[in-house]
Amino acid sequence: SLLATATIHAQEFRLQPTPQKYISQDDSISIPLQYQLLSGNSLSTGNTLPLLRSLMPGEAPKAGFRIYIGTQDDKTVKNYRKRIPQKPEGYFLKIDKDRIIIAGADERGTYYGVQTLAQLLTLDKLPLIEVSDYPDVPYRGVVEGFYGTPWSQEARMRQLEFYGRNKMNVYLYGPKDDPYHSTPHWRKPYPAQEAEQIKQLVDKARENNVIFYWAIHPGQDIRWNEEDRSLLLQKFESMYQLGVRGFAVFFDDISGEGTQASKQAELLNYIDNHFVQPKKDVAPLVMCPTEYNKSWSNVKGGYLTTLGEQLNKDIQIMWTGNKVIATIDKPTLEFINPLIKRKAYIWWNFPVSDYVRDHLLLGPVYGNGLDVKDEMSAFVSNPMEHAESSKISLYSVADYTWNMEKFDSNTSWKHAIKDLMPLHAEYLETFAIHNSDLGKNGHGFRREESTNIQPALSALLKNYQEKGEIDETAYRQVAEECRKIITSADMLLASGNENRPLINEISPWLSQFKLVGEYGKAVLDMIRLQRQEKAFLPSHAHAQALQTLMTDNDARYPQGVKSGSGQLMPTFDALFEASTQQYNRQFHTALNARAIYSPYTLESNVAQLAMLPTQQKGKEGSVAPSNEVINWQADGSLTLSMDRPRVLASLRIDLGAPEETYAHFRLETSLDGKEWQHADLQTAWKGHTLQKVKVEGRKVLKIRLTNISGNEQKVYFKTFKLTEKE
Ligand SMILES: CCCCCN1[C@H](CC(=O)NC)[C@H](O)[C@H](O)[C@H]1CO
Repeated sequence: SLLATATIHAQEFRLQPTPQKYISQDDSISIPLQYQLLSGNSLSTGNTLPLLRSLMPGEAPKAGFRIYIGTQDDKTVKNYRKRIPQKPEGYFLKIDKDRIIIAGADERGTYYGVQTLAQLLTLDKLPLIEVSDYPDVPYRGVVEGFYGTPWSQEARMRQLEFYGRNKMNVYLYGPKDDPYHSTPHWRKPYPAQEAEQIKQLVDKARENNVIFYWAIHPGQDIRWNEEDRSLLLQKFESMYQLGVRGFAVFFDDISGEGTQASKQAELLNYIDNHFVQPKKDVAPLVMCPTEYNKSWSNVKGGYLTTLGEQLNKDIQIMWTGNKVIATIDKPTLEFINPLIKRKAYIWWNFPVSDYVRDHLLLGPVYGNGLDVKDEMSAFVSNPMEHAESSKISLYSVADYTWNMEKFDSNTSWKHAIKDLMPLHAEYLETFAIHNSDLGKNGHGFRREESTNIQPALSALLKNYQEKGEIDETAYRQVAEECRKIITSADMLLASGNENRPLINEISPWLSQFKLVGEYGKAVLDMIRLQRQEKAFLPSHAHAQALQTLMTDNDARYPQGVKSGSGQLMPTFDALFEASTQQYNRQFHTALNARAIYSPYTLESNVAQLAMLPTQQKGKEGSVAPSNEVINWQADGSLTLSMDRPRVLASLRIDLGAPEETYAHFRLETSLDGKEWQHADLQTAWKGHTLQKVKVEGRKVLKIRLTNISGNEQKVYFKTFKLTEKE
């Protein structure tokens, strides 16, 4: 299918990532079936020659065609030495009538030259070109650092091959929910089976010229003493024995003793001086600070400046940007680099979706500055728990970090999709363009969605809502898009083995996506038939049936499965409501005119709470948890309102804080929004922070939580969940 790829897309062929410079003559040669290999000694170990031989098996000592390969110290390429870009991982590749030259600034550069040749070999003929290439950002890749189900062994093996092909050179292993990475077992060596798997990954990484970093996350319960320090070093030593040659220490998302900058710096310098430096073959140490984004940093408190001053200069410091989830621009780096006295090692929290697990994030990578290549030491992406689906973004991260100024997010996005499913690219593109926004979330981070059809959606809705008229052009475009949606879902579900791992990941969303398409068609029928008393009814009934099917979530995903939630669903719901209301007025009926609704709405003057979505599951109503520390200003309040008075069975509130914090808050309920009754926020269990509030049997319309302490309170917002009486 590689050749098929080339044939189908030969006219759109592009090298990935875009090389810094290449010149092609209007000529090409057929792929040499035999060649004489002249390779430098520096390549006798490593995986560059094995890769070349796997791509071009016709090595023969007497052949006329020659391949010269080596790094700049090798005499096999001495005549081309001055053509090699003098940059780490740079390479010069030349394809001539009777020879190919691959000359690297270093071993990895030579390897990347072969990876570029690999892409050219997918064409029918080899173009005569010269490529001079090198990466803009020194370290480029992925940090598996998300909450949720860690990637499987198979998924990681596929990832490492993907990184080799796309010239990404780091993978940091740090899945938050791996108990041997974090509390409680970070002090213990891996059991035999897991150890063997790590060893396999390390070998696979080396094969693909990726530095495998193993990260430890000790901060939640580390004690600043000799014993824990030596246990940590022993753990690192056990990982070194498995072949690991890159190490990281993450201090993110912790509280308590472990957050002290000077202690963190002392430990990291000790590791650097007594482990990393003496080993000589270990990559520079990487650390993730506790204050890892600007919105959480307290510059006056000195945490970041302490790290900047005290940490050995070669230790890399990670940074997610101005917020936990943020795009990276020049001001972002101009803020952090001076504080930490080095170039930030960017941890980009995208396409991670562990805070919006009902969504897939398959849209273009956009919003990062194109003028920041010299301000960062690394750019690694924290992806979704869906490994294959994350490759749409990762492909573009590879593109962006290798050649930043030439990066074009939309072109890169289209090629990422072709790379994942060349034979079903148009269907995957339809799916991806409508599954890219996150929906309302605690970080307030959003993405564009359905950009191709968005103008038609808003024209159709505007004309219908304001004038009760149908914009025929928009109607036709939306109808056509619904047809494409339905077809794409079926084509992808039936796509067989082209990319089975991807389809396995996205199938719940594909089923939902098809329902969205069907719902769109039913709603289009409704506005077409709105004036026909009889004909309207079956379409209204069908639309309601589809709404029900869309809320019956896939059992595998208790948190729900959302598709087209950014533009398609809000438009279709609004058209459903408007046409049904219009019909009810005209025919004096009382058909249900509410689309999928949550009986609960949230109002708050606390900025970080105001954007949280509400959820309803059966008798349970909740405000979605936030992933951030909430700065709850004095007298700030949150009010949860119902669509009608409901009798409560219980209310649970968890601010992730010690008991005394709850004394700073007042809880009230009301039946009419005017009279308010107090409710005690007493602690249900001793020492347990979860609050079970005694509101048994109380009939309420609104529930309000107010900070009455007179000062700002910093709390987590972990649980705000009510259950109604049956
Ligand atoms: C309570 C605060 C939640 C922060 C969420 N971050 C985490 C830590 C982080 O970003 N470290 C740099 C995980 O990595 C996660 O994947 C990511 C986004 O949800």
